[in-house]
Amino acid sequence: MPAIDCCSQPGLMPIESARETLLQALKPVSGTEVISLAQATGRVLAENVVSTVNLPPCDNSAMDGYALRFEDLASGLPLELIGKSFAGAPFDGVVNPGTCVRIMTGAALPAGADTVVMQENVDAQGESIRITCDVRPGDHIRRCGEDVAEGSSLLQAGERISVPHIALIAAVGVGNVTVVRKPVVALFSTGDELRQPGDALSKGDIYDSNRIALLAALAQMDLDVLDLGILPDNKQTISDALERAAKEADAIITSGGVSVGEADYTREVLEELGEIGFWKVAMKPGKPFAFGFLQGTPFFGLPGNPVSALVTFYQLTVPALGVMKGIKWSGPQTLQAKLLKPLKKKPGRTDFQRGVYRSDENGELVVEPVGAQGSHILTGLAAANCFIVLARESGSVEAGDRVAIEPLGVPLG
Ligand SMILES: Nc1nc2c(c(=O)[nH]1)N[C@H]1C(S)=C(S)[C@@H](COP(=O)(O)OP(=O)(O)OC[C@H]3O[C@@H](n4cnc5c(N)ncnc54)[C@H](O)[C@@H]3O)O[C@H]1N2
Ligand code: MOO
Repeated sequence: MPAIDCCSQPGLMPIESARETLLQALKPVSGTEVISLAQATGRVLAENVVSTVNLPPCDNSAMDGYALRFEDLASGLPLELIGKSFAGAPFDGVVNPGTCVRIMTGAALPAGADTVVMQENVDAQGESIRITCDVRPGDHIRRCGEDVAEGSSLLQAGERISVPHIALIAAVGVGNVTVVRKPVVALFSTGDELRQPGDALSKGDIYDSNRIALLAALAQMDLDVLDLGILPDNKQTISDALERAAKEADAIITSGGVSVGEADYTREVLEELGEIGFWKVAMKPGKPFAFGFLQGTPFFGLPGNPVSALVTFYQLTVPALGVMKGIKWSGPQTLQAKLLKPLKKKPGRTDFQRGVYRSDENGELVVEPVGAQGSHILTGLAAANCFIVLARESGSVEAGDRVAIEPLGVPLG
């Protein structure tokens, strides 16, 4: 029987409910824009893409060789070469009985021909050819519309555009796409102790790593950012910044000031100016995460501890921002792995411990926790390639136990 966590607080919201609340409360931003296809990776389609052409646009050759009539091969007689068909320069005539046309990969199949023979299987002598192997009717022909039929719907509104999607859309001749507008995210850090990396530190100061990491993550998510910088622990300053953020941005992310210390103002100000959706989640790290709305603008209050800030960003904020971008969240991407070292845990909060997973010599997925797991230990997070997710009511786990892992470094929502 696992020990009860005497220090856990009642009333923490399970992470599943927290996520559900966020996903229910948010909707895609309104507004669309037309952008060029090459700029569209990761963007969300606002309209279906329908093809107005066939792909391939006509029957064409899959090989460099000779286009001929299959029925001519029965006689075994040589075929007369009457022309050439290149991709971009088709043969205009007709392949009549007893004739053939030299054809290149991608070139239109000439009228009359129904089969292509690879040049490696042909004995060409001047202006006539003989076939040196078995041939089946219709060999090496790529049929008109076999990839995409004219009028068919290729992609639906709401789909996130990938590079292969772009290849497909370009192949049917569409150069621009209509996508959901990028949400603008306002971001600031709070803390009198925080300094910009590169600046000098006085006693008690630390560098603001959270905002820099979040700027990077938001850029990776292809979101526009209103960077409001580092704010001191001052209620009025925080209040002014939140008011501006609510007016100018679609979402607000802050780091720090959501716990119960005497200088923790962020959540307090949110409570005064807006409404708190929930505060405190049964997760470790990241317990003091706060979510709410400020004049209709969603607010994500990340805890200041650096690992807590990123864990709550990945676990709660990314799915929420995904919804705002127009993407349906498909649930956590988990794998099962064999734990190589024991991990201590008390029931009460879902744990996101940091680990390194790999395949062992037998091809089995194994995971080793990184050393220290404190919510201020950034080296562990930087060394990790996954979260080891231990369920809320689970106690400690032993080496050899199978655990859920969530790989890090997968594309963000
Ligand atoms: N009595 C209690 N104290 C604390 C509790 C609690 O439940 N009762 N919760 C702890 C937990 S869990 C966390 S997480 C932190 C969160 O606190 P805040 O969100 O209010 O954050 P701060 O107090 O501002 O900072 C905490 C910690 O993180 C450092 N920090 C802050 N911002 C940054 C930044 N941008 N870059 C790097 N490091 C940052 C800050 O210097 C502090 O060391 O509260 C616990 N306390
Ligand atoms: O929940 Mo806190 O985020 O452990 O440090």
